Amino acid sequence: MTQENIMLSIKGVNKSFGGLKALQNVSLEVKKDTIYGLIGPNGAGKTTFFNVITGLYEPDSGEFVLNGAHYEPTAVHEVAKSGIARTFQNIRLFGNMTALENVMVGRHVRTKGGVLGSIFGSKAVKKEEADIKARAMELLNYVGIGQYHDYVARNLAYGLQRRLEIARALATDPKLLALDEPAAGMNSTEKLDLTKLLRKISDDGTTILIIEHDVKLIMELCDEMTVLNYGEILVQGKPDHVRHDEGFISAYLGGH
Ligand SMILES: Nc1ncnc2c1ncn2[C@@H]1O[C@H](COP(=O)(O)OP(=O)(O)OP(=O)(O)O)[C@@H](O)[C@H]1O
Repeated sequence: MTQENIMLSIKGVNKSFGGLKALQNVSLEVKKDTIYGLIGPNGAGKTTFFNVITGLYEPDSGEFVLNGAHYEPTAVHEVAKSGIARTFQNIRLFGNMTALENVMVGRHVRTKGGVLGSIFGSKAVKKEEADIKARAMELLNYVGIGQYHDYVARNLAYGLQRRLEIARALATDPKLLALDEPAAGMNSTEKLDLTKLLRKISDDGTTILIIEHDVKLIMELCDEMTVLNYGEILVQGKPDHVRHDEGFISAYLGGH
């Protein structure tokens, strides 16, 4: 495997909260245009890992490379600029804004004029604004919720809000899309639809890293995965390898 095929390479991440070692020497490599899963029992360190790689928590140590370039996860906006977009376990939309406006805000992150420019704007900025709107509409259609573009976000059904979050993250044209429990609270039909959407996104050239509690979904969806347990890597590899790992079977599934 050459470095050109790797989208995300994380080495030796450690993170403690006081005396609690939430992450111990966690390393993983995500290949380009693949879907990579992160699972583990409650408290295993999944969210901490996501928060570290996306700049929310400062790691005690670790090396971070995205698409061949080192990045320092010192702040959320720096990480976003490097090319990682994320969604959150608890949906974080602008509830009073429409679906379209939510995606437009995501898009503003990567345009010259910015939000203020669009309010006090010149002709060029107005043109940019029209482009942003068109692209936002395209993304809503892409995730399958174009017909709800003028709905206020908080009035959308839960599964649709999750799709909207994905559209907003995609609006930054990320290299890597990091999804924190995107299937939480979904029924089996919604989960199946979500699986199809995530496959489409990775087939279209955006690499995905996903945390999920639903082991079956991860096993079916992901090309490779890491199982964390008490902040350490229990097993890593393709789902078929993980499925047959004794440590995984006893330490993870054994408790269910
Ligand atoms: N900000 C924090 N301060 C102190 N301890 C924390 C903090 N965040 C996480 N922890 C601790 O770190 C450990 C790992 O938690 P984390 O939330 O990363 O696990 P998780 O695998 O995401 O769990 P879940 O599946 O329940 O979301 C837990 O023991 C948790 O209590």
